[in-house]
Amino acid sequence: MIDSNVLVIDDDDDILLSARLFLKQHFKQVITCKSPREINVLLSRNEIDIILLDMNYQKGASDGREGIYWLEHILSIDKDHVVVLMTAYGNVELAVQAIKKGATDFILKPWENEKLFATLSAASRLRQSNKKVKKLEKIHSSLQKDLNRQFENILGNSQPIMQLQNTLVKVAPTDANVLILGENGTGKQVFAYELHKLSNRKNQIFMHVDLGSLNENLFESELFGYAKGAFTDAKDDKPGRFEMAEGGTIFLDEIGNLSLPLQAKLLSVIQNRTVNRLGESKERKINVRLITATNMPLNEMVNKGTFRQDLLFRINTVELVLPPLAQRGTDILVLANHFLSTFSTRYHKSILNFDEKAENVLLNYYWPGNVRELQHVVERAVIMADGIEIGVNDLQLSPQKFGSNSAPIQTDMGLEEMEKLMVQKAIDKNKGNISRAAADLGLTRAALYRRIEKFNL
Ligand SMILES: Nc1ncnc2c1ncn2[C@@H]1O[C@H](COP(=O)(O)OP(=O)(O)OP(=O)(O)O)[C@@H](O)[C@H]1O
Repeated sequence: MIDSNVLVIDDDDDILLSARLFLKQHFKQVITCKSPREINVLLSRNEIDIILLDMNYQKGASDGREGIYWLEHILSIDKDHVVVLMTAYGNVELAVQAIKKGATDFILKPWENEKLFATLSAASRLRQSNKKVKKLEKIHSSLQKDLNRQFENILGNSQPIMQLQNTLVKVAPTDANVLILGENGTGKQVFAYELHKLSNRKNQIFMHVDLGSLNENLFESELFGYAKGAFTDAKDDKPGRFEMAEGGTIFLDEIGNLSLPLQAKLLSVIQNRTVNRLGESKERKINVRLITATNMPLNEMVNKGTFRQDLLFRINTVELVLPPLAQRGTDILVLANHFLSTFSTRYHKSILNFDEKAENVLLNYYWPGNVRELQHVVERAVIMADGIEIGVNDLQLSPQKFGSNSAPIQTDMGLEEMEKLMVQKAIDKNKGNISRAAADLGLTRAALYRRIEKFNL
């Protein structure tokens, strides 16, 4: 039995009857109809693989023009439909013309059953491979975006980064679920990809899903897939991201943004290791390594009841906490120099380094946007710089963001710069209260105001 559904369209009842009697012995389903006007309804209600179409319908017509018209109509609904035309002996030339217009094959009437069977089983093979190609094309285009991404190697040799690298090496070959925590721009994606690269799944897919960008409606169809007809736009079956990542790693970014109902759905997939496509009851087994990440405080959220504790326990078998950039000491310069060389090449500039003052400023800046902010700052500086060195002015950093507690003042700074940083620190610490900042610094209010003016703070 061939796993294909055949639609036969002919205005002759005898032909329909004999086609049905013969074909139903060999094909999964055979639907017959007398008028091509029913094509739209039949195609929208049934999964049709092959259409066997007569070329003449009006009484006395024999020029086959109707057949060509309906062929074009069917292909305009979906160019991948497989249409086999039935034609009388004298019309072979017309059938050849129909093939040029996209018909798959034709068969002469009256047919021999063996010939009909051979033609339709070849058509069925074509249909199956068309379907396969279509499915693969869909998967391919979904993956293309992720595959084209360029991932950086992890740069930096500060103590926290070295420790994290050690943990990565230990955890990567296991299939343990890993949760990566860290502020925006600290490198969560970079670490997730490194984990994949060090794992036994490295030659399989690394599937990145930004949960923050999926609304309630899209979540299930995107992650778990859907069956044709599951909703209005579901024109075809589509595998979800979990299925597409089969054998590889799935990285669910921004997991802290999931609503409680979606958390429940995700939990059940992680627990059962199966997915149900929307509109389908069949359970599909999945084999993927799970990495999740967020900049949100999941433990606090559990206490507040906005994140499920059972889900947290499932995803955080191993937890990696990425430190803010300001706590990575001279890694800042390692990264800054790396970005400097990348952007100098990109913008065709021959900038060699940061001058000493610029380096001090980089080391003392608060970096609220972490590595991503550093990357942007260096890019802008490369664009703006005139000479072969980047100076403080090229960095264009906001003075408001200097002097966090986490960014120590460098002892090799100029006196004036140090004074400026201390003033800024005191103002920040006292949230702009000048009297208290002045008291902290051992200055009068007037003396502090003079310095604020002098340093343009
Ligand atoms: N240790 C690192 N070495 C090299 N590049 C890094 C490192 N950390 C981060 N980057 C770069 O900084 C940028 C931000 O990193 P990434 O996107 O991984 O951060 P994130 O924590 O996932 O951010 P978000 O929470 O905003 O999604 C990227 O361009 C990345 O390549």
